[in-house]
Amino acid sequence: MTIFRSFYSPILQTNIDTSKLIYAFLIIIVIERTVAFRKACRTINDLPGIRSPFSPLGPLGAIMGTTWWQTGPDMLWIRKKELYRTQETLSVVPWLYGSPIIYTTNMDVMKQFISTSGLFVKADEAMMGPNMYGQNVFTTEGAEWRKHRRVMGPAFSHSLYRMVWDESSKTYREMVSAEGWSEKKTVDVPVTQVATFKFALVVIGLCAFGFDFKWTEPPTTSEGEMSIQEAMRIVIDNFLYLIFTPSWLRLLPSFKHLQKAYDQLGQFMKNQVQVRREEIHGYVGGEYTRKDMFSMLVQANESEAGKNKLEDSELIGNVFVMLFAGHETTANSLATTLAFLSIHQDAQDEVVQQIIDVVGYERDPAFEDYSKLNKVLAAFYEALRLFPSGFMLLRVMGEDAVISIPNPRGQEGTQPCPIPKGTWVIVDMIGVHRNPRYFEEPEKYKPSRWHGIPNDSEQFTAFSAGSRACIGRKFATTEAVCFLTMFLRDWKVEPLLRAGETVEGWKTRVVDAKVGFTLGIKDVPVRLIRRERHSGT
Ligand code: HEM
Repeated sequence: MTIFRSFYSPILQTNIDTSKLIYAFLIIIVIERTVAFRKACRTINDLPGIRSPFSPLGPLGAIMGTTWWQTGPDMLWIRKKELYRTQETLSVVPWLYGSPIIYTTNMDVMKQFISTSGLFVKADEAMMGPNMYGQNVFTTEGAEWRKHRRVMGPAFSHSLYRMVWDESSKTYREMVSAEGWSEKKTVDVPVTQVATFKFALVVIGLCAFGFDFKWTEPPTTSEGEMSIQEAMRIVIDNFLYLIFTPSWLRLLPSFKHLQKAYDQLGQFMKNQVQVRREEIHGYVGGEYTRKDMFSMLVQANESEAGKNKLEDSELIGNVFVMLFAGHETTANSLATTLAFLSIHQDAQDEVVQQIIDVVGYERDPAFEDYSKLNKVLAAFYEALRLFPSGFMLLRVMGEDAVISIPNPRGQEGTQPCPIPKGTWVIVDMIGVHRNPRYFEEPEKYKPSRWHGIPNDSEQFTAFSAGSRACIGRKFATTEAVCFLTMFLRDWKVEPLLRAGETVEGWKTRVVDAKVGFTLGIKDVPVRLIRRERHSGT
């Protein structure tokens, strides 16, 4: 103690002015931050862009959102018209807290970011949700990813798409009857998403598990337990809480149902692996008849050996990621399509005319009609172009590398840009899809731009491109074409206006984004008017 006093006595005896101390401290912070900021800018070759206090994807950026002084994850939507006026690839460098991020709307740069070269990998932080039940095809890289994709491949077969079509058709009929629309000439739907989210959940549940999920299924079973459909809904709708809530907090009564849903779905999937495996091994003679994704996945895995075989936790991880990746994306895009068609009656008439020409009134549309209903698909694609559900393709640099950035439109050549290991790079899909380099009148809803383009063309990039493109693309388009065909044949869709509101007013109120993990549209209120059944529309 005595030694301590004598050592520090010159300091303790000094009459320190506190305000000067704070002042000096602030100066040190400013200098430190300025040096760090300059260094961060230099690491990305001073690529121009936005300078804001916090990273748009860090917790503070996410909480504060986009304002005049800060950028949040919704900046890609809010500032879509001004962000890329002078350049298609830009940087966001935070000057107070966070690391630089590179954003691009250029397809050549996009191809570099989404390549499977190993230079650009998925960021662990962003994979916590999809990885909730186990590693899977969405979250893995390199040889691991190839292993997952190989086992997943057989599940995405012609018979699955036929099943998607048939289940979508059946679910649409159930919806109309259960919602009491069958006898009505006019139906006001205040929030279209209520229907499309339930529709997509039932269809993916049916096709993933092969169970007879019903539109009217109650949230609890006859034994008073939470139903699997309800557990799926709760987990998918609340995955952000499940990731970020510490396990002790989940014991509190208000979080208990979340934990219960999570455990119940996990246990269910675990049991199902076992059930399917026993079925497959016990199956005698003929072809194994189950065609749902889960069964196909387990079956494909059983024929693998050694290091190519997936663990049970990985099988479960893959089934969950199908629910996760395939539900909200499809549900949002269906609601967006109905919103656009309601305010573009000419486009709606053209789609309906094709439906009548191909299917007529006397029968339900069949899977064989899919390829002939290209105008229905074009209406869906165009809505997805303007509101791409997967609006950010996020990667992290696995190594230091130099990317090649094309010069602005009208100028030949490219510029090299060094990017250090660990930097996040993002393909801004909203920006790509509204980039005038690729789309004439990009802000306009014009389904005709997709007429004559093959259904699975990579010219349409909302499902990404290359070998890591969406494995569920045909699943989603089959479901969408079936749903829209049945829906639009029965109903004329109009915007549901408030008292005194004009269609322009409705557009301003509704055609705007909800930015979350995926990109959706604001609540879509529509009026459905039953169509007269006669030849011609
Ligand atoms: C409108 C609906 C959909 C859209 C817009 C969409 C979009 C996308 C996009 C953009 C990616 C690439 C993500 C990235 O590279 O970071 C992706 C990947 C993926 N999607 Fe979809 N998706 C949709 C529906 C579905 C469905 C229905 C399923 C499953 C049934 C599904 C399963 C997957 C999976 C597993 C991947 C990861 C593929 C891989 O990395 O190999 N998606 N999706």
